[in-house]
Parts: sequence; C-alpha cells; structure tokens
Amino acid sequence: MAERKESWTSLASLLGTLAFCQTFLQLVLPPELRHVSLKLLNRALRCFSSYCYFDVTEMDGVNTNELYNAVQLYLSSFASTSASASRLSLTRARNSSVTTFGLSSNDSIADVFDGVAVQWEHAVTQRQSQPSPWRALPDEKRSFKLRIRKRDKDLILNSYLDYIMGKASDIRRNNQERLIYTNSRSNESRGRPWEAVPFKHPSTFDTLAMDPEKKRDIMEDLRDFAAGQAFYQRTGRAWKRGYLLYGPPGTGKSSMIAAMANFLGYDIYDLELTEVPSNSELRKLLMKTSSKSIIVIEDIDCSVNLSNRSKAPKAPAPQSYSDPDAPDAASGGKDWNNNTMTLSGLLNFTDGLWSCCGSERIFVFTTNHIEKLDPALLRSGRMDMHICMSHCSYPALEILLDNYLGSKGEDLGEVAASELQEAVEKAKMTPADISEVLIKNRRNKEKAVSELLEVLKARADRNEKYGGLREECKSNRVEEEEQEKRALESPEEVRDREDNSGKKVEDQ
Ligand SMILES: Nc1ncnc2c1ncn2[C@@H]1O[C@H](COP(=O)(O)OP(=O)(O)OP(=O)(O)O)[C@@H](O)[C@H]1O
Repeated sequence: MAERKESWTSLASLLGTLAFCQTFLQLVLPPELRHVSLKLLNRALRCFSSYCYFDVTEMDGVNTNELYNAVQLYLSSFASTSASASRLSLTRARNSSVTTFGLSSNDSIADVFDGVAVQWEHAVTQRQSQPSPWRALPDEKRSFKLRIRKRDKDLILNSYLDYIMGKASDIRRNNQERLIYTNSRSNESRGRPWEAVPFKHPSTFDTLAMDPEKKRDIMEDLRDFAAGQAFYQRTGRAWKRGYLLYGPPGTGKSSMIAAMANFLGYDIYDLELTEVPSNSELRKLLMKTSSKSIIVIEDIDCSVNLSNRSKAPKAPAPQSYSDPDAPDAASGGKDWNNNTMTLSGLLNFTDGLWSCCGSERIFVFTTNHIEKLDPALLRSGRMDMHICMSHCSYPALEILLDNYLGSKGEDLGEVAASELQEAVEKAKMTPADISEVLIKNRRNKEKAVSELLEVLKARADRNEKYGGLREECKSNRVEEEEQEKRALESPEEVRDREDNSGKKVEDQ
C-alpha cells in the first residue's frame, strides 16, 4: 500500500516537473526555439522508443502520392469491422452508391501482417498559407503515420507496403464504380476534354449470348492481359491490347464492351472521333486517359472518313529506300498535316509511340462493315484479336433463355429444344431480335417459347426463299484476308494488280 502511494507521488511529481518545464520553455524561449527544442525532445524520446514511424503523406510535392490513396482504400476495407478504430468518417462520391469508411482525423487503427502488429494513425493538420506555386494544394495536410516495432521493420515493411498496393488495386477493381468518359469540343474549350458519368451497364460475360468457347477464349485473353505486367515488361512490349469487334447491328458489340469493362473493373473512354479536330488533339486526349481503361471507338468505318488518305498532303519523296510495309506508307504517308485527323494519326494513337504514354489499356474498335475498313487497320499486329459477333447460335440462345425466362434449354423438353435448335440455326437472327420476343413474353414461359419458335421458323422459311442474312463472319473473314494480303503487297504488286483490273492506284 505504502509502495503504491509512493509511486503515485513520484508520478505526480514527474508530471509537475514536465508541466513546469513546459511553462518555463514557453515563457523563456521564443516560439522558433521552442519548436526546435520540442522537435529535439521528440527525437530524443524516439531514440529510446522500441517503435519506428513512417509518414505516408497525401501529396508528394504537387503530385498525389499513390501510396497514400492505397493505404486509405486498404484501411477503409476493414475499418468498419475493426475493434481498434473508435471514430470513422463516411464519404460518398457524387452519383455514387458506394459508401466509403475512413479513419477520422487523428484516429488510429491496428493491423496485423504476417503475425506482426502495426498501427496506422491518420494525421490531419491545417496547411500554412501557401506560396503561389503551391496554391493548388489542399488546405489540409493529411498523412498516414505507420508505427512498427523497430525489430519488425526489416522483416515486413516492403512486403507489407506491396501487399497494401495490391490489395488496394483489387478493392478498386471490385468495388469502385466504373466511369464512362466521353469527349466533346465544348468540354475541350472548358479545359476538361473528358466528361465522366458513372457506368452502370449490367452486361457481363454470363449474360452475353455467344458461343461459350469463344467467350472463354476472350475472357482468358483479358485475364492474361490484366495479369501480364511482368510479361509485357520482359518482352519489351507496351502493356496494351487491341480488339476489333465486327458484325451486324444487334449482335452484342456494345454489350461485349460493357462485359469487358465489368470483368476487368476498367473505366471506359468512349472516343467520339467526329469531335476530334486533329491528330494533335487526339494525342492530348490520349494523354488524359488513365491506366486500367478501355478506349472505345465505335463504328470506326463511319465516324470519320479515315480512308480518304489520298486527300491528305503527300509526303516528300523519300531520299532513300523506304519500307513499303511501314505504317506510314501503308496508311497514306506520314501525318504531315497535324490540323486534320488522319488514319496514320489514329494508328499512332493505338500503335505507335503515343500509345505507350500510359499502361494497362485496351483499345476496342467496332464496325458493322469490316469490308469498309482500311487494310492498314486490319493488318496483323494492329488489332490483337478480331472478334466476329454474329447471328444467334443455339448455345447463345440458351443463354438468352436463361437471362429472360430463367430456364435452361433442357428445361423445355427434348422436342421443343431440338425444334428450337434447328430453327435458330436456320433463322440467322441477331440476339437483339430474339431478345425482343423473349422480353415481350417474359411472364409466360410457354408463350415466349412458342412465339419464338414461330418467329424463328418464319425467318428460316424466308431465308430459304430469298437467301437470308449473309454468313457475315465467313464472308467478312474472306474479305478481311484479302485486305490483309493487299496490305502486305509491295507497291509494284499493287500497281500491277490495279492496272490489271483497270482501277486507279490511289495510294501511290
Ligand atoms: N450477344 C448478346 N448477348 C446478350 N444480349 C444481346 C446480345 N446482342 C444483343 N443483345 C441485346 O440487344 C441489345 C442491343 O445490343 P448491342 O447494342 O450490344 O448490339 P451492337 O452489336 O452493339 O449493335 P450496334 O452495332 O447497333 O451498336 C442489347 O441491349 C442486348 O440486350
């Protein structure tokens, strides 16, 4: 008892001494010296502490610190369930339905990594008045302070931070709502070339009606792409991939883009080429796109006249040998006129040096008329994958039946299923047309199936009589191969072929 009394007395006297020292320092020392002496005192105390501390500041100079954002996301993923966090902040972005938990100012939270306990504290202080170059900085200075035992620092620090970065990017991919950006000249004049709105298209690879094998190939390709950082680094290739989606209207090209974005968790940049006045503007737009995004150019055959290459000013005659297969030669000469949008400008955007001013980006071009595309766009190496979206096959129909009626093909009974199978292959209707019939009758499964069968049979009969929807993919593929062959011809071969067919050689 006497011992406890004694220790309380000594603690009280220690506190008294500290209070006296503080008052003394405040009275005697000028503010600058006081600040320095407090800093020294802190440093001295830290020498005796068994912990070390790391500051992860929000801003790194005038740039945002990616690690700060990652830590914020990572902590918010378990802040709401952590017993150690006593006070949380709640935020929700405009037009968003996701609530984010965060650590309130100066609150702390405990975490364990590889069996090692650490502590994070969120420090928020007011920024002093900013000199002019730093005006853009936020008024508050925010940082996360990491506390680790000195003996654990070398064991976990690097791997823990890598883990946080990885976790944050997973959280972003899974939770964050996707955005769709679009460009317009009026936005450009306001200094914001891209305008974003939340992207809520519900299409996924599960709901997409197409041949399951083809679907699997595309999903695997996308998965490999997203996980391919090391591969692209090792092989010296830009981390980007191009897909050309072609086929008649209503076969699901837009739905496929939405499914890709939802699958990878990427944002979409819907590039409206008619709103881009020149190649230099195109370059500026590209520079303002972010990584982990899909850049889409829909209806590439009709958005701008990219094949009017003969109208572009001609390049000066080459002094020495020029490779006829080089992109510029194939696409009608170098971009000599930066005031117009040309095919070479677009190819430079997707393919050339400018395509690398970001990483992990996917380019998707769509067209209803692949035969109208310039061969330069189809040449191997330009678009990594050509995907034909065609009429509805039976496996695709099964997905639509599941989507709209909640029934699998086999639920319909053997007779109905085989009748549907035969009719759908002959009818060559698009998934959009079939969806219409199913949506209309979605409350009555039997009626939906019988009406669909009727419509399919009628279409199949008509096809037999008049010849139906062309075998788009087959005929397109033949034309495509011919165009690819032509693109690889030497200028002499082109001239010979054109002369023989009596046509003018436009590109020479
Ligand atoms: N393959 C498909 N799988 C599921 N639904 C589809 C598919 N194709 C079309 N649809 C349905 O039809 C509608 C139109 O499809 P979508 O806009 O994706 O076709 P598209 O090929 O991009 O057409 P367009 O060339 O006219 O832009 C979609 O809203 C979707 O409901």
